[in-house]
Amino acid sequence: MSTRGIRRKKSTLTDLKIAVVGAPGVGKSALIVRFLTKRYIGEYDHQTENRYKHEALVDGEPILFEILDTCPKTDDEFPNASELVQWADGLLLVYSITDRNTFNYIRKAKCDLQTDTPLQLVANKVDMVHLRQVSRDEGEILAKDFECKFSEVSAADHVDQVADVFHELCREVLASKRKSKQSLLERMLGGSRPYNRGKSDSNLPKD
Ligand SMILES: Nc1nc2c(ncn2[C@@H]2O[C@H](COP(=O)(O)OP(=O)(O)OP(=O)(O)O)[C@@H](O)[C@H]2O)c(=O)[nH]1
Repeated sequence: MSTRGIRRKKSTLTDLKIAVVGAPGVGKSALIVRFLTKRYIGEYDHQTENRYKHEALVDGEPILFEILDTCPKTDDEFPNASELVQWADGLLLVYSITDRNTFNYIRKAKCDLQTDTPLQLVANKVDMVHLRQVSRDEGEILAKDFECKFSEVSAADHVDQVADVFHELCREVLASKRKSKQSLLERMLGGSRPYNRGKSDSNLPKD
């Protein structure tokens, strides 16, 4: 029998939805395209949010990433928090080290989000260190505040580091899903008691 016709069942893929949030121009699209294609596209023109699907192995596990590239028009426009939190399994919060306003945008966005959704803080454009307005320490402190991982990257220069950001967030999401599954199981098992004939049972007609 030929194995050419055998295709991996879709159900073996783990679906993972990630929303990328950040002020205009921080490099959200550049980071996503870098992850998807390993290429850097300097000028990426789009007026609306985009969704991408991408299959990748993370620690040997096949993952189907669905990535939402949010597209705020101004520094005052924030994504719809409840829609985002409902949709996303994980959030990538991106600012640019060359623009303090974008760092403040993330603080404000996180306040609106008010969520336990796993997230990761990413400082982009680290190749432009001569234009740095936000120090690494400030990024680390904010990440501590958010209780999340932090990395400084450059969509322009880095390939592996950018992939690591998405992979790390994927690990966080999977770990959190496992944890909530486990605690649900524990609650279900903890709630089960040995069978006792209850009041309502005793009212049943006996035959
Ligand atoms: N030097 C440098 N420039 C970058 C980097 N990432 C993105 N850029 C530039 O920053 C600009 C904005 O990049 P985008 O990827 O369009 O940013 P965005 O956050 O998707 O922007 P919006 O779609 O407006 O929300 C472009 O001119 C990119 O070339 C980087 O790592 N280093």
